[in-house]
Amino acid sequence: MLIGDLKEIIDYSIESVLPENAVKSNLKKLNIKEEKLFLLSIGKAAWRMANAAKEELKGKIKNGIVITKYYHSQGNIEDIEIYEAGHPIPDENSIRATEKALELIENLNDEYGILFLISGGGSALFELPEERITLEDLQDITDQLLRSGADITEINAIRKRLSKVKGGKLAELAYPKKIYALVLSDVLGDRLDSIASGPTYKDEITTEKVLEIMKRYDIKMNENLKKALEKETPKNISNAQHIIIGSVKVACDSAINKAKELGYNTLLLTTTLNCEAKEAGKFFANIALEELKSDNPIKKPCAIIAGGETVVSVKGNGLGGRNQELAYSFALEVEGLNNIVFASIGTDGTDGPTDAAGGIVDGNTILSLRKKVIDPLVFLENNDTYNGLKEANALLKLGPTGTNVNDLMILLVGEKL
Ligand SMILES: Nc1ncnc2c1ncn2[C@@H]1O[C@H](COP(=O)(O)OP(=O)(O)O)[C@@H](O)[C@H]1O
Ligand SMILES: O=C(O)[C@@H](CO)OP(=O)(O)O
Ligand SMILES: [Mg+2]
Repeated sequence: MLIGDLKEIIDYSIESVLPENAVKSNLKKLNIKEEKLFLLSIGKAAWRMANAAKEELKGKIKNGIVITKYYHSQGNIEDIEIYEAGHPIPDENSIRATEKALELIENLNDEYGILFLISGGGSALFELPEERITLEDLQDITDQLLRSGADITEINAIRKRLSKVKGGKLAELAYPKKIYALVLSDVLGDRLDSIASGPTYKDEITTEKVLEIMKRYDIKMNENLKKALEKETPKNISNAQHIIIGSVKVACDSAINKAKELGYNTLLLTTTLNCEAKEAGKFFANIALEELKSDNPIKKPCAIIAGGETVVSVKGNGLGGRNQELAYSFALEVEGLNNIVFASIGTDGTDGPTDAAGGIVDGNTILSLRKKVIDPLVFLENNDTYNGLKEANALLKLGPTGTNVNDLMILLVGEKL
């Protein structure tokens, strides 16, 4: 069954990007000089990454902090304080946890180095606003940016300037203590300055570019915000080293391997898909139709896979996420057809402000909505694809996975022989 195979590929791929092994093997590559370590772990994968580091380094990590998203902690870790906070928009707990981390870092003596575990989500979770900027200012700007269709590099270019800890400023605050960073990437091209807004990495985006982004996406701001945006970020950071320990490429490769094992011909389209979600859905549907008709671009049965992070210009007031919107838009194009299944999945397990990881759809998805006399287009137009997919029983729910390497799209076409 295509659908059973699809679910198996998804599970296998996510399993392959759980961070434990990657943290443990890469810890050995860090050239840690200090006898004692303070652990700071931020992002949606923070708990699992911290737990793995603690297991591996045992007593060397004396104390530390995990800052992760609500419902993403998996329990106590010895010697470590665990905080949960707001994501994708920061809240009071983001600030409280960050202040606590800075206070602990400030009190470390010279024997200590800092082990910094970074994963996506860190921008919202690890946050302290620049002078004269309020949490409300930050929440408002973040909300505008997230709905604007700007990509994460553009969004984080703004966040870096408005924060006291992003864009290399944490490294500056901790100087001369050494920072050893392991980074799980959820940014296309693995840009260290963008992942969690690069707290220990230099920011090369110019003031001119920052102001241009605000203008292009028509983001409203007050005078204090404008002043902060004009202030340069640190350009010389000499106390931090970084290793990327995983990315969506690993998830894609694993999906390809599993699909091969299940008997599919495979094609990896790209690991950097970044257009509007609904356009990507249409594009995948075009490929599916071509497959049915002509066995192109690869002979059936086939698995066509992509990774990336699409964007959504949210205009409606419904509920959804980019993966749900992508899958829904695919479903609209393949209504009534057999031998096609498709899924778009956030590897973190939560797509947009919902409890679904994405959508898993086929030719029946939209048909089943029509049977309920619902106009299927309305869900897409109102950015309400969570409810559309829910009605069609096509939501994919995984719960928080404890990892975060962006999104995965998998198309299966054709009966297996
Ligand atoms: N109703 C909606 N429909 C589609 N996408 C939405 C909706 N509401 C928010 N989004 C998108 O969800 C994104 C945030 O989702 P989230 O899963 O938290 O992102 P990430 O996994 O990158 O942290 C926003 O950038 C926004 O574009
Ligand atoms: O924290 C962030 O800045 C981004 C990118 O790393 O992650 P997410 O999209 O998961 O919020
Ligand atoms: Mg993201």
